[in-house]
Amino acid sequence: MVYLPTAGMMTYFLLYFEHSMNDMIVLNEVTKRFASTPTKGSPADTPRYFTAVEPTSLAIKQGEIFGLMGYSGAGKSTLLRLINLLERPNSGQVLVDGVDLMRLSASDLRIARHNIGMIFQQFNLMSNRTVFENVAFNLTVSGYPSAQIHKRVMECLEIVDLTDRASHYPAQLSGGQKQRVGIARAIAPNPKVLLADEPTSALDPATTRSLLTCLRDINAKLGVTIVIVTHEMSVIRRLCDRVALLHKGALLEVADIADGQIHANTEIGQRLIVED
Ligand SMILES: Nc1ncnc2c1ncn2[C@@H]1O[C@H](COP(=O)(O)OP(=O)(O)OP(=O)(O)O)[C@@H](O)[C@H]1O
Repeated sequence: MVYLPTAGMMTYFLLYFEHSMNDMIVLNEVTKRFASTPTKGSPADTPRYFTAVEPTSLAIKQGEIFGLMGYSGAGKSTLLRLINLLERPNSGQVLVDGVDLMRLSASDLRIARHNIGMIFQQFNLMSNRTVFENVAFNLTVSGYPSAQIHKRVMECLEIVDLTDRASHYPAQLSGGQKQRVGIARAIAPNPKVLLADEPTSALDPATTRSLLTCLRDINAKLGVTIVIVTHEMSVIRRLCDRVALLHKGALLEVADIADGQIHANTEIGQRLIVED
């Protein structure tokens, strides 16, 4: 008897086997729509939804530093936030470290998120807590054994070179130091993935360079997979192994970076690189 796979089985193969075993993050045909608010006088047939992320598939390797790049409004931050389900996709599949996040219950998703740290453009530190307490808080909420929290906080502050600032408050720190606290807080629970949303946009060029060195060290020493959104081409060139070029919600291409040069094939991709 000749064995023929059914359409359903083919879909299964495409979803589960088109990426390799060492992929840390896999997005399969994810989409994101937002409700659009009609303005006064807009035609009755104005679409009620705005698509911020068109169907997008992407595989990011374990240990890779991967950039998301595009003009303003391209959908970079939304795509990043789909990876930890801060934005829930309208359709598609999100796998992180082999776990299908969309299938998890709310409590299991909370646990899975301990594996995905995040840093933000405006640092998002708690202003009424010290540097030590900011990092410790993330360990406490992630269920880290309380007897080991002090040691782990100091280890992480050591990694970002801030042990001498442990008892300072955020207001007493420079922008670069605040972002280092953000990094220490994010890596404290030993995540396998670090998502970075415009982490250097608020920093001057020299501070940006030292922060990129810090991120590269963390990637090399801890093997953390990093996904970074930035509009700064120099950040992509210095830091990333590959970059996804996005335009109006669509993935144009994934470009390789070799010797600090981005190799784009699409017309818009090449324009993006040149115009920066
Ligand atoms: N919560 C939301 N509700 C409605 N629209 C949204 C929401 N979040 C994002 N958008 C829209 O989705 C599109 C993509 O936004 P997103 O922030 O992902 O783009 P971006 O490429 O990161 O842009 P930028 O570089 O300006 O930050 C934009 O048009 C934005 O206005």
